[in-house]
Amino acid sequence: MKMSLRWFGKGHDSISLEQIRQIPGVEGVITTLYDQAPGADWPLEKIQKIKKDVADSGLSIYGMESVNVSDEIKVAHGERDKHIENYISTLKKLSNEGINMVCYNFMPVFDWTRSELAKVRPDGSTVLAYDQEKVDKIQPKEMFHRIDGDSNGFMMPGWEPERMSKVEELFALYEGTDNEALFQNLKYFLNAIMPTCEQYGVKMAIHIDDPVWSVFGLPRIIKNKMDLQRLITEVPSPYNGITLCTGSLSSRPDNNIPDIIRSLKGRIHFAHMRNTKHTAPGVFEESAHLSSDGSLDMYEIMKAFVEVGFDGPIRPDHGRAIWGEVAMPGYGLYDRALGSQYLLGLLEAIRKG
Ligand SMILES: O=C(O)[C@@H](O)[C@@H](O)[C@H](O)[C@H](O)CO
Ligand SMILES: [Fe+2]
Repeated sequence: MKMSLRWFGKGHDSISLEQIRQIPGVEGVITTLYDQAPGADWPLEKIQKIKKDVADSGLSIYGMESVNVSDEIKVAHGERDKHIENYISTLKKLSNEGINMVCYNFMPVFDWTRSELAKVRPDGSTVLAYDQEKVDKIQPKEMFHRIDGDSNGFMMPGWEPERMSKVEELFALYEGTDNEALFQNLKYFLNAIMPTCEQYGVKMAIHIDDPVWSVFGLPRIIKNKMDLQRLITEVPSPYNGITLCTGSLSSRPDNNIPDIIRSLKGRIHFAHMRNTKHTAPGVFEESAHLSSDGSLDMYEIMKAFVEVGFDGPIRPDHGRAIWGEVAMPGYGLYDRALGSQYLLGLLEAIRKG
């Protein structure tokens, strides 16, 4: 397992590579070209530039999160094959630069949804939170303005203003795409890119839907053990794998995460470790990574990763905002650095135990 931190690139992140370099045990980052629209063919010079920036600071790139899949691919729009061609071209360039793990998601319109980005906890820290009743009361467009207005001036991943200015059109695009159609479109995409992934050694890692139920009536297909089993069975190439995101899976407490990890042996290519605290069905908030601070048993989860021999990149997912840090919600330095040390501690104890 290779501990890493997500870094959004110079000019997009409040955190520097020099700071990441000083976190013990973190030798790599997960990054992206934040300015590339879904469907674009990533320019080689930009890939080489970010690779150099990261290498100059003494770190490596462990993978890209994300190479976003366009809504045109997700709904089988006329442009889909062109976008897939661009995606394949991007994968080849990444592989030629030594970048062999790509995280993506197949959620319609919104990458993830929260009702609050800065819920205050009793200790004064703030976290991202979700309350279905609050989400039910707002329109998708309003949701975007809220997220954008609460993000401390940072652009939130998956909520790019260019796309979100077209929220109504995006919703219209999904009319007629139900869960089964969305799944078939995912399969079409994967079958089209798998030969390249196999030839170039690029592992694809789909992120769990967040939260794991339909939001605003949109389809949702990567929610639980059954969905994941179907995905890895119907596209059996080992390069078709999963980003096992504990926080996203935990939005439903009946997702048994250690069991899901064991059922995906060999097919998990990337791990997101995050803890959440459940208060009621459809209501949760993010917590510190420590088991006792949330509802998940992080020790059991880490043990399952070790048991299945997971050796890919792992990162602390969202952290709390603490110690007065102003950063992109969920992506400050302090709490994620604390989380990485806790996770490395669990790992050392499990390995030696
Ligand atoms: O919630 C987050 O910040 C991430 O886990 C997602 O944005 C994730 O990067 C994407 O869903 C993957 O494409
Ligand atoms: Fe995640």
